[in-house]
Amino acid sequence: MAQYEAPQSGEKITLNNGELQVPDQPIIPFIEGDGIGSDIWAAAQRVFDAAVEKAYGSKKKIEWFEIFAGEKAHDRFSEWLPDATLKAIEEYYVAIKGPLTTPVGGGIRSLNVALRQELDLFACVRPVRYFNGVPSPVKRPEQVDMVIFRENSEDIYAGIEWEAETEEAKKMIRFMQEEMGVKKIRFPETSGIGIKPVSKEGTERLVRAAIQYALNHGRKSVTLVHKGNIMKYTEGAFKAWGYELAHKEFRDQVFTWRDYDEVKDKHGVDAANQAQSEAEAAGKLLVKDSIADAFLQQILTRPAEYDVIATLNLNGDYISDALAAQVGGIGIAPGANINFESGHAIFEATHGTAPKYAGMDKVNPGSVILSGVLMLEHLGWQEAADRIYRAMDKTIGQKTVTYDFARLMDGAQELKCSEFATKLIENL
Ligand SMILES: NC(=O)C1=CN([C@@H]2O[C@H](COP(=O)(O)OP(=O)(O)OC[C@H]3O[C@@H](n4cnc5c(N)ncnc54)[C@H](OP(=O)(O)O)[C@@H]3O)[C@@H](O)[C@H]2O)C=CC1
Ligand SMILES: O=C(O)CCC(=O)C(=O)O
Ligand SMILES: [Mg+2]
Repeated sequence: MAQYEAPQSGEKITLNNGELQVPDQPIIPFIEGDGIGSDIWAAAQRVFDAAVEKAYGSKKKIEWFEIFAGEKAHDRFSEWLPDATLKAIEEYYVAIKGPLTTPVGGGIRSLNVALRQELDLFACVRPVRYFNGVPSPVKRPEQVDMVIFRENSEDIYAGIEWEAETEEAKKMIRFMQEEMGVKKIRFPETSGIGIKPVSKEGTERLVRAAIQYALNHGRKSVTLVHKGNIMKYTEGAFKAWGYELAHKEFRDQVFTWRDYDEVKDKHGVDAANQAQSEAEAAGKLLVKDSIADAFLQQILTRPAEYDVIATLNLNGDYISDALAAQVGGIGIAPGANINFESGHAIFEATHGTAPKYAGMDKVNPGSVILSGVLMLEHLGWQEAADRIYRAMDKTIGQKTVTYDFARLMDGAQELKCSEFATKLIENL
């Protein structure tokens, strides 16, 4: 059974009245990750340490504490996700991780999803912004400045599903047909079955976090993205509960499209623009909604109209990678999994283990580095965070980049993953 030795020096982060108390030498657990995990983690850790030293001299320092999940855990302890890993994150509050492999179609369930569910890290927060000079497939990538709040604890990711032709799948199908009057399973003999739970509490805590974030950061709007026309009692309920929550808890600070519905006949097709200007005139946050398919085309054609996005788990997964592509790809897309009530958080890149590049010292460490920047901001270490942001801007501006950007940029110098980190450190 896995048991870990915490570092001898450093102190624990604690929680007091809902506020994180961060010592000058916090112990921070990290999971290196599978595939490209070891390449990007080695690069990122050097950047974090250098930025903290540059910002605070010897006054502050992170004491790193390696904990295990995925292949490294399996090799050492014959467990994919040891209890000791979950306990360490619970005890130390803030952790950072590399990507972990999930087999497709069978085998173990996602360890990434398991970490989020076990620790109830209900919001996956993924900011998407543009860095000058990054090659992008769209004309105006600088108009993309969004923060995705992806629900992280329910939806189809709950993992409630049964493989086609098993006893369990047959039993579920029989139950639905005989007791629930379901007639629309097209090929019942060979259907696999999956269940999509979406709750009022789950929706409320996610939408609350998104609205609170938007208000605290002076953002213009929160868009509830859903496919509620088709999945009425899950995605449709998400939209309805989201608006209800906005009205119930933020009445004086928001203007919603639901308010506007009442007077919409007056403005016809201009209803949405009218709502936006009314919200702006009243100095309020606009809460609106969009159906997921239309939303995916509008973020390409009219990205400036979207700001904070609150959405369910699967939509959020797709939207994260699509938006990341607009600003240069998942090589620089950061993320954080947070429980805003318990204070627990795991920071991680949006991308996966990119197995074909594992061990080649080739990929962009930008995503995990920017995830670390979110972590430094979460700790209140803004100076160190700002230094890394500025260094990222400068390094990309100098056209010294990893393969993913170099292949799309004229006149760029291609650096290895470790060399990119070294360049960032020079530019801190
Ligand atoms: N949170 C997590 O830990 C996640 C884990 N996964 C897991 O990762 C595994 C692989 O998934 P896959 O679908 O291939 O997705 P990946 O995100 O791992 O890779 C897809 C492609 O994205 C590009 N890419 C990914 N990371 C980087 C990087 N750091 N720098 C530059 N480019 C990058 C590469 O593009 P190109 O080929 O164009 O160079 C790569 O081939 C699966 O087991 C999946 O379940 C997936 C997502 C998240
Ligand atoms: O857990 C996985 O393997 C995939 C997770 C994922 O795609 C994500 O976190 O965005
Ligand atoms: Mg994903």
